[in-house]
Amino acid sequence: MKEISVNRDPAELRKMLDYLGVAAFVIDVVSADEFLLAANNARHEQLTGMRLDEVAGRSVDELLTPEMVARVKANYRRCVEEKTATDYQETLDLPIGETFWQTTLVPFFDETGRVNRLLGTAYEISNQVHLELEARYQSTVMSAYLDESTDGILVVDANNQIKTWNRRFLEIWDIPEEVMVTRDGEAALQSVAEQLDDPVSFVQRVRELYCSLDEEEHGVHIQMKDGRVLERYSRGLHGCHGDYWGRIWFYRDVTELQRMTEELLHMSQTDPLTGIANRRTLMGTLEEEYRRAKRYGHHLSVLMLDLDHFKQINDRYGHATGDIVLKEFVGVVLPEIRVNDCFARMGGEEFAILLPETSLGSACRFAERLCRAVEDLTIDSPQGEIDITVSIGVAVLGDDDENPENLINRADRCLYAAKSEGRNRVRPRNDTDNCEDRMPGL
Ligand SMILES: Nc1nc2c(ncn2[C@@H]2O[C@H](COP(=O)(O)OP(=O)(O)OP(=O)(O)O)[C@@H](O)[C@H]2O)c(=O)[nH]1
Repeated sequence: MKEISVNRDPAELRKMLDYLGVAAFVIDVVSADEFLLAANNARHEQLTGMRLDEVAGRSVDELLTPEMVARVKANYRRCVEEKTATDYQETLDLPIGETFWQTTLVPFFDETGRVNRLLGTAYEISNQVHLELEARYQSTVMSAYLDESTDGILVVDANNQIKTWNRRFLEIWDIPEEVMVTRDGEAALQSVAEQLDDPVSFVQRVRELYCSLDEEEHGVHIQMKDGRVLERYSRGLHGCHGDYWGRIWFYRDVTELQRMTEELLHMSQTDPLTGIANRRTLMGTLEEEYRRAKRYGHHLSVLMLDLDHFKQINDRYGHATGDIVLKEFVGVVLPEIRVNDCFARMGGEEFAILLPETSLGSACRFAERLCRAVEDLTIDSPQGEIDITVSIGVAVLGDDDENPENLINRADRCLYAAKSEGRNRVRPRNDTDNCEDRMPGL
């Protein structure tokens, strides 16, 4: 190989090196431990800040930091010893900061065959390295997320073939291993569908989403044959230029959450002792029925019921027996209630029944029937037989009523009248349809 003489004509060598698009440098090999920078090109000068006229002929020990020297010399030595071109990546702390390089060293020999010079070319790969590090970081975070997620996650590519999935996905769905191994998206879809209550709509919706690349889905409920309920989230995956990469599916088992939500809803709507509706439910239903009755001009009646002398029962037999009485009372009334009626415990020993599509006359007749049924009831308690009676106030929605509370208040006033007139009775009586006429001022 022709020797390049930097000593004789460094300017000429420098010019040659400058034509290279990469950082280039020439190292004089003095010994296994001593290396001098003989020349560098403009790109190397620009990146390292080492001006040739200042550094030519100086040892790399002087030019670099001690730890860089150790790394750099190790590579030089390797090239010298192996007598062949050497490629490696290195990290250099330069004035411009920490940089990453892809470097190639080519050995040159003297007439005895000893390596006396190295030509180094290096191009900076900092951007690639940073991108790679970032990608590796992202993929580590993503793997951790996939592993730890309580959602079953499936990713398919632009051809709907399985790209990746997590452990939870296979816990939720029972899919044959070979389907996942072959990444057959269609087979996985069929296998999933077989586990559902309504496979046809499921498959149809999945196909729709595969066609609507931008469409997202949030929290759709899916009922499984085994009783579990899943919530599905899905969105298309797009590259930075909008190109479609595929779709990601999340499946969340919400069976327990749904059960608890239903339980809480039930608890918030019912009376725990008797299991019938509570005041809140009745008032909500009353609002709706009031609007409907007003809109269509239909009847709407309300019964307010209150057990007579209930305090005496409690005082005489104890609170626990009082509870039994309340439940027995409800047991007598319940069979009389129609589907659209609302029977609620308003509190204590006071109850209400909402009767849509019911005139005052019909409501009074119904109330009388209840009154008699309660009167006929004999309750077997640990302390012996107990007889009870109930007083009932009845009211019907009138044209003048501007809010549903009027109706309740009027029924309450009628109940008060029933109590003050001797209890165990209905007010108004069922021989009239006009409560207010019977009880002016109430
Ligand atoms: N056992 C039981 N008693 C209750 C419950 N809620 C309220 N009470 C009792 O119901 C009684 C209601 O008494 P009062 O309001 O004086 O009415 P009353 O004795 O029925 O008299 P009148 O309504 O005038 O006939 C009180 O003793 C309350 O403690 C309950 O959930 N269980």
